[in-house]
Amino acid sequence: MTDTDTTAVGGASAAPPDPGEAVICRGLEYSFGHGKRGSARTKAVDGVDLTVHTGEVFGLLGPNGAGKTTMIRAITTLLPVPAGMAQVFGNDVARRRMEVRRMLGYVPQQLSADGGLTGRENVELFARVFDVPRGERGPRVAQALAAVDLTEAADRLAGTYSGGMVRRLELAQALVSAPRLLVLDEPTIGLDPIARTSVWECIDAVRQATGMTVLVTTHYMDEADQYCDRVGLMDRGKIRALGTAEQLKVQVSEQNPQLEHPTLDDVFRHFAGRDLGRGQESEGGFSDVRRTRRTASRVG
Ligand SMILES: Nc1ncnc2c1ncn2[C@@H]1O[C@H](COP(=O)(O)OP(=O)(O)OP(=O)(O)O)[C@@H](O)[C@H]1O
Repeated sequence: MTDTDTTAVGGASAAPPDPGEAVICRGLEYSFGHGKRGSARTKAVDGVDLTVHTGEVFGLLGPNGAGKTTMIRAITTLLPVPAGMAQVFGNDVARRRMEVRRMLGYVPQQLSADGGLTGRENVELFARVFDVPRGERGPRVAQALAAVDLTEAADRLAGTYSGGMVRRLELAQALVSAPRLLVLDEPTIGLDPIARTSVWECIDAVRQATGMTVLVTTHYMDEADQYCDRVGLMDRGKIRALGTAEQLKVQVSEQNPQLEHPTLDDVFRHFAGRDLGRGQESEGGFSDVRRTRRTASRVG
């Protein structure tokens, strides 16, 4: 079985790496805790095979604690890869960390904007950190802010932004280095439906304008259904199902004739054998984003 099948479970594949793919993981594992002297050992990622095609929006879905963030952190070189392998555009994440980092834009679950700086200053900071050439910084910062519809608010302190604006600012921060792969960890957690839509519309517009690949984690099935080209349903460290939302729904309805029009929630229940937890929804502001993100990263 390869991960291009509509369903897949963990286990290293013999398929050779393909530099034309955006992300390839084979038998990827990561455990927390050393397991010595009876201390707890958590296998957060348990032998995952995954391919993200160049130019697609791929959604990694699953409840709190499924292993999504750990996967993302391994792919973005923020965690070592003790077993298996991961590549970004043909570059092994363990051996070519700097090359991989240069291709990435990453919006972590934790707040990455500084409320004491203006929106523009925040994006400028990222442009400097990611080595955007000095002469290009001004236009690139302006372009990134425009892409997320923050031009008018650019010179206000980020601490005065609404929750949705903060997420869009963080998107601009990740976009300013013109990454080939944009990685977003729960970009819409804690937002109301209108703010969630505006974040997705920005992601969609940028993807269409640049052709960049997007890897996003979420536990909002409706968003994944609407905006992701393909999804991987993750639970307890493994990918339980993989394919387009439509393929997975058809598969579930064929196996459960009583479910005429299954949703992605039904798909998750079918493959994971349990329900998916729900997130909080409130538009909030800068401090709410900070609190929600902290809570989100603590739960699990
Ligand atoms: N720093 C850590 N130390 C120990 N265990 C951890 C650590 N980070 C995550 N874990 C555990 O690893 C497993 C996977 O966590 P992970 O954060 O990757 O899941 P997730 O799907 O991203 O969930 P969430 O959406 O809540 O972040 C969970 O059981 C979690 O408790």
